[in-house]
Amino acid sequence: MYHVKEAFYTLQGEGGQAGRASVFCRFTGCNLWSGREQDRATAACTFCDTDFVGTDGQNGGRFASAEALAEHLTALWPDQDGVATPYVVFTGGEPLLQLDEPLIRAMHARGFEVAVETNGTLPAPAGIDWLCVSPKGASELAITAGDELKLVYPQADAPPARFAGLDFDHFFLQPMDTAPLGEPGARMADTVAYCLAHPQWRLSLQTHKIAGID
Ligand SMILES: C[S@@+](CC[C@H](N)C(=O)[O-])C[C@H]1O[C@@H](n2cnc3c(N)ncnc32)[C@H](O)[C@@H]1O
Ligand SMILES: Nc1nc2[nH]cc(C(=O)O)c2c(=O)[nH]1
Ligand code: SF4
Ligand SMILES: [Mg+2]
Repeated sequence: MYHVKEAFYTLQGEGGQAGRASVFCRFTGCNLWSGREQDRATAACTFCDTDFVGTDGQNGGRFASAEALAEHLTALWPDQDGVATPYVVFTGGEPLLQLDEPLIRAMHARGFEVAVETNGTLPAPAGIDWLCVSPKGASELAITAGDELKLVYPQADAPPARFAGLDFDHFFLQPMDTAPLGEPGARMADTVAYCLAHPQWRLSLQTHKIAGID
């Protein structure tokens, strides 16, 4: 059984695929935070900007099979002329608690490229076309290779230098949005300064927030 908080059609806001039309599937649950505000300060990941509790969001629900969830997600993709390759982003919560090879195969069978946004602490199933790892604090990585490493910055216990030698094609720093912590704004100036001083790293902005979309 797959538990999905919400699913929606939008533009990928972040990283190397920013701007690309995408079906997002946000799985319920995470291994680094319960999702309850009273647990945030003591969680392994403390700055999360996302509600991933329950199955009550738009197009959310429980799906008994990979085929059923794949059909549900395919219905959100509007393109019927075959010009653009359909693209699905599995996120959460932590998608690698639930994403498996049958679901990836079911999306491939429907013509989709499959992307994943993960905290990198759990092993990934085979077949992912675009793997984004976003390390969290002191949490140990189970995945040390992929398409992009996208580090939220700054994190006192996760300096960029710890990840700079890993086997990724792209390295992004994304300014921490501090609104979840009760502070307005983002850590923009610090992040820009780090990229200027360390050109291996590129700036990733959360462009969906700028655009005012999901
Ligand atoms: C909500 S997470 C879900 C996927 C996975 N659990 C992860 O952490 O990568 C999606 C993306 O949002 C980023 N993110 C979460 N909270 C953020 C914040 N306050 N500011 C900037 N990026 C944030 C994460 O680092 C991750 O790249
Ligand atoms: N538009 C949009 N782009 C995103 N890229 C990563 C997101 C996520 O929450 O995983 C996200 C999201 O929530 N919305
Ligand atoms: S690991 Fe990802 S989903 Fe989990 S609490 Fe952190 S940012 Fe949120
Ligand atoms: Mg998000």
